[in-house]
Amino acid sequence: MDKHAKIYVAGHRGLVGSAIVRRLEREGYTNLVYRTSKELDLTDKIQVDHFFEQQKIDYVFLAAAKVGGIVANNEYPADFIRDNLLIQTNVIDAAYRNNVTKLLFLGSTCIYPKLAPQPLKEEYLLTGLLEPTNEPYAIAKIAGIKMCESYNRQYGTKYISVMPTNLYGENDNFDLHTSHVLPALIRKFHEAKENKQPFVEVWGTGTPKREFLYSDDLADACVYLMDNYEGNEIVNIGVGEDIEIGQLAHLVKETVGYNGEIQFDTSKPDGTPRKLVDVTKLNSLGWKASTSLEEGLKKAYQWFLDNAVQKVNS
Ligand SMILES: NC(=O)C1=CN([C@@H]2O[C@H](COP(=O)(O)OP(=O)(O)OC[C@H]3O[C@@H](n4cnc5c(N)ncnc54)[C@H](OP(=O)(O)O)[C@@H]3O)[C@@H](O)[C@H]2O)C=CC1
Ligand SMILES: C[C@H]1O[C@H](OP(=O)(O)OP(=O)(O)OC[C@H]2O[C@@H](n3cnc4c(=O)[nH]c(N)nc43)[C@H](O)[C@@H]2O)[C@@H](O)[C@@H](O)C1=O
Repeated sequence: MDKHAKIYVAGHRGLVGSAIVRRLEREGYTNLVYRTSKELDLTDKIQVDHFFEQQKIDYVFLAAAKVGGIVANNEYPADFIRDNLLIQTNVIDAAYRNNVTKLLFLGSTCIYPKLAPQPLKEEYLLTGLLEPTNEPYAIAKIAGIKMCESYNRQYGTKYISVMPTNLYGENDNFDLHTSHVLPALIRKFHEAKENKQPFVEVWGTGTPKREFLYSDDLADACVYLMDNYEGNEIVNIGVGEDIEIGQLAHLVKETVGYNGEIQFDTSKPDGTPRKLVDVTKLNSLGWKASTSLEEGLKKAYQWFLDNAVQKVNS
């Protein structure tokens, strides 16, 4: 991308979008444009078309979405499928109608079948039933993948779709009901330590396995792929190793310095047993993750202490 190209980061305040903005600014891209959801509701086609007509955008990082953990997905299926279909459909179509040079769509590893062989290869998409707890969201993401591919085939656009594994880092969501596991455990262990609680409750059995990629690494991969990848095939983005939720809980416990017990609430869903991504294609394109879980966890906890503690307590 030319350093003066106009780059729109949709979802710039989120975990992923804010990391992409930091990465682009660090690399000297000066012509960034972004809007909050209050300024520009991407579920509203009229607002989106007007924005794209006005702005003459060259590149789009589509990191705006309705996002949440396993319980949020399970409780608000209509919100997850509707908002994500609307956001991605409006942005991808407006990008085409306004001659955007290239667009990167963020999918998720939840698009793969619940019981697909591990590690997950890109070709496993649509080869089996999805995990029920997040099927509506996954269907929306699969529709986004197919929309990018279809516009490329029919209109000759250059829209790429990337499938990140579970992410964490700065500007994460620490709400205990709607967040993902890693930020939730950071907050739970921190508050248990501060309030001298005897135990911390971890959802599910603790036996599922998850892979965790630090958000700054993901942002680096997205900028790298925007410059170095074209094609209709999806690209997994991950670290290539995973951890049991129970072990993750012990790692967060140590990082936070909490000395109480861990209890498992098996009334909460486990979700898919494992979703480790195969990163062969990503590595062959020339990119590898660099932040270890231990290192990333320390950074995420420090960010939480410096930025999120007062907010979540208010
Ligand atoms: N977090 C994770 O573990 C993973 C995330 N992903 C994908 O990465 C992308 C970003 O996720 P993440 O950064 O975690 O999500 P966040 O919830 O942190 O950020 C989502 C962003 O989307 C914006 N947004 C939501 N609804 C609208 C709307 N109607 N109009 C305009 N903007 C809207 C929000 O803007 P505002 O703040 O202004 O309201 C927010 O900044 C998503 O596509 C997600 O599916 C993929 C794999 C894992
Ligand atoms: C990124 C990915 O994220 C989601 O899928 P998920 O990975 O299953 O989501 P999760 O991070 O919420 O849970 C992972 C595991 O962790 C366990 N768990 C323990 N204790 C807590 C806890 O306190 N909170 C949460 N949220 N989970 C907990 C939880 O029971 C589960 O076994 C979907 O959005 C999906 O669509 C998607 O794309």
